[in-house]
Order: sequence, then structure tokens, then C-alpha cells
Amino acid sequence: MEGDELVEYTEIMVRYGELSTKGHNKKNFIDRLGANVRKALHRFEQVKVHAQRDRLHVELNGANYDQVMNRLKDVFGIQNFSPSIRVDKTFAATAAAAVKMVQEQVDHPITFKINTRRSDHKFPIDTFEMNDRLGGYLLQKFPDLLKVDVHHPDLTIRVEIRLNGIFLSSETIQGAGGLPVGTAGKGMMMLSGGIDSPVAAYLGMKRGVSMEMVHFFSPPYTSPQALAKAKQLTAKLARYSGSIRFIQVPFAEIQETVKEKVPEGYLMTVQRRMMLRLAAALTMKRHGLAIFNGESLGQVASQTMESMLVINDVTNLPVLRPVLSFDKTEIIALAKQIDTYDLSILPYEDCCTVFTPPSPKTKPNLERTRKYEQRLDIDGLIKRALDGIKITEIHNGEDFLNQNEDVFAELL
Ligand SMILES: Nc1ncnc2c1ncn2[C@@H]1O[C@H](COP(=O)(O)OP(=O)(O)OP(=O)(O)O)[C@@H](O)[C@H]1O
Repeated sequence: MEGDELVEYTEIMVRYGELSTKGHNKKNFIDRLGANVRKALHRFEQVKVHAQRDRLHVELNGANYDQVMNRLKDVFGIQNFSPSIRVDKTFAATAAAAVKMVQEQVDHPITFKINTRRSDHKFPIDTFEMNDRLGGYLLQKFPDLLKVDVHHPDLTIRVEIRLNGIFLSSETIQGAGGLPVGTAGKGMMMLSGGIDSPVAAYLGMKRGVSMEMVHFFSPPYTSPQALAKAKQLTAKLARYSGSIRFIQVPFAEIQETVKEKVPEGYLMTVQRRMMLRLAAALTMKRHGLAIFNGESLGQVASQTMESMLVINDVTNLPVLRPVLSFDKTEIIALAKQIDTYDLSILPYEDCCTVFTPPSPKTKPNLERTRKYEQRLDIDGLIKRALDGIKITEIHNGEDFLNQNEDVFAELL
């Protein structure tokens, strides 16, 4: 096919997912999706986004449609989308564009149908007539390639007659689904460097949560690479929302103190309670609505229901666990799909592994846990950790690991 004969798409037509069922919230959802799409496409300066009641239109103005569609695939709240061509409001222009589409997409005999929608009711050709005339025209043009099948066609050419032109499309590409990030409010994600929490963050964002990452790190017990890895995971996940705030919380003093004062079987339980206290304090301070983590039921000692009961005792805030019921293999498959897996398995020490006792209690006792904690100056420890936090705004595609290229290369 000659380059100059290719279909020149002029816009991407975006269909909303669950949005359309959200009643009076619908306008908020559409406005938010419009803002999120603009953010995702900000580097395409010529692109214009129009978020309307029933559809969102991305006007390309010459931007590369493949690149634009690639970015759209990561925006939650989009059910699917179609690259479309806008032509003048005449039958001749519509027919010429449809011919190009068939030439480009069809190289063996198939069935097809025309599906017309007309929102400009003043346009003289109605939907029935357009389906009939355009279908007939294409059959005549491509007698050996095309056959009509209105029930199960291989190819559907959609024609939309709108006020500002006639739009033709034939491909429908699956979007990311979910709800626009930001429509569900803010959540605090406890992000380790592991496999599970990035997947949990992705799933929370998919349901419209605007995430801030909380990461506990323990220098000198953990390396700068462990911190860089958590930031790199955040940069990966930022492609679903443009940017994500990353809050690093120093955790070494707490771990040292807990290790010194609490019996070994309860080290893990008390450490987790301290983490949750800190996450809860940050959630309140930063107007979040819930804490998220990457726990999956029964995976390890801290993730039994008995443990969750005792750890959760320190806060009334909801602690949401998007991967709770997933098997490890399912979590890994998702991690690969969102491209966090390779980062997660890099072998940098996490703050928990350093202080993990050989055999933590799988069924800790709540009263005993509270009693051991009386040995600690909880308020002082929490205050000093919160005084030491550092907040950075991390953007999609930023690079943290390769700044330490030598160390990184050694590990590969
Ligand atoms: N250093 C950390 N910073 C922030 N959150 C953490 C940290 N370590 C653990 N968490 C939180 O606690 C959850 C359980 O951690 P744990 O290490 O027991 O499990 P895991 O199954 O290995 O999870 P992950 O793969 O997410 O690390 C994590 O999913 C995460 O939400």
C-alpha cells in the first residue's frame, strides 16, 4: 500500500466505561476523565480533547495516532476507542473514505456491514439510507472481497453524522477499563519493593483512587538502591496518573528499638503495627480516605487473619487490600502485565527482610502485643519518623535506578 493512500485518522473517539451508569456523578467523572486524558497527552501539543456527555473526542490535528492511542491505553475510565476520519458532509466524501478503509484493512474475502448514527438530524441522508447506499457502493467497488452480514460481520464500518462533519471508524481497541483516577478520592499505598504492593497500587488506581506512596526505608541497614527501586516502581505506576507523590519514611530507629525491647516472636507484629500507625498518621494529615497494602491472605506469617486482626488494632481507618484473594501466580501475571515484575525481583534488601525473625508468630495474641508495646515510647518514635519524612513528586518515565548504573549492572 502506498503511503499517501493510507487512511489519515483525524480523531480518536473514546467510549466511556462504567461512567455511563453513575447517575448524577456522571459530570464529575467525565470532567475528571477529560483532565486525565489531557494530562496523559500533554506532550502532543496540537491535540485537543473534548469530553462530552456520551463520548470523548481526541482531535489529533496531525499528531501520530499510534502514539496517542498507546497513551490512551493507560487511562482508566475508558472502555474502548476507535481511530476515526472526519470528512466533509457529503456522500461522496464518506464513500471515498470508506473505500480507503477497505483497501487498507481487507486483503481476503470477508463479511461487513455499515452502522450509521446520525446526531445531526438536519442532514438529508438518514441512517437507513446511509447504510444502504454506502453498503451498496462498497459491494460494487469490491465484489470479490466483500459480502454483507448484518448479524456477525467481520468488519463494521461506523459512520457518525455529526454537526461538525461525518466521522468514519472501523477498529475498536480495548481501553484500560476502571474509573478515572481521582474520582474515588485519595489513598495511601504502603509500597514496598516487592511484587505485591505495586500490583495492589495498580488495582486501587484502576478503581479511581488517587494514590500517594508511603515507603519505609532503613538506612544504613538498607541500601540507597532499595529506595531507588521503590521510586522506580512508582515511576512505572505513574503512567496511570501522570505523577505520584512518594513519601519516604525513615524506619531504622523504630526497627532497632523494637528489636531491642520486644521478644523475637512478636518483632514482626509490632513492626507492622508501627508501620500502620505511621501510614494512618500520614493518611489523616494528608486528607486520605484509606490505607492500601499488598497483603494477600495466608501468604506469609503477617498475612493470616489472626495477624491482620492484631495489626489492624492500631487504626480505625479502612485498610484495603486489593490483592487479598489472589494466588501468587495471579499476582505475578498481573505484575508482568503492568511491567513492574522485573523491577520487583531485583535483589535489594527491604527494611523488613533485614529485621525479619526466623519464625514470626502466625497467630499473635493481641493482649500480649499491647503489653510488649508498653516498653516502647510509641509517640516519640512516631513523631521522630514523621519529622524525617521526605516527599517527592515522581513522574511517569523518570529514572532512578540507572543513576547508580554500576551497581545496577553488577546485579544483572
Ligand atoms: N518497606 C515497606 N514500605 C512500605 N510498605 C511496606 C514495606 N514493607 C511491607 N510493606 C507493606 O506491607 C505489605 C506486606 O508486606 P510483606 O513483606 O509481608 O509481604 P509481601 O507479600 O512480600 O508484599 P510485597 O510483595 O508487596 O512486598 C506489603 O504489600 C506492603 O503493602
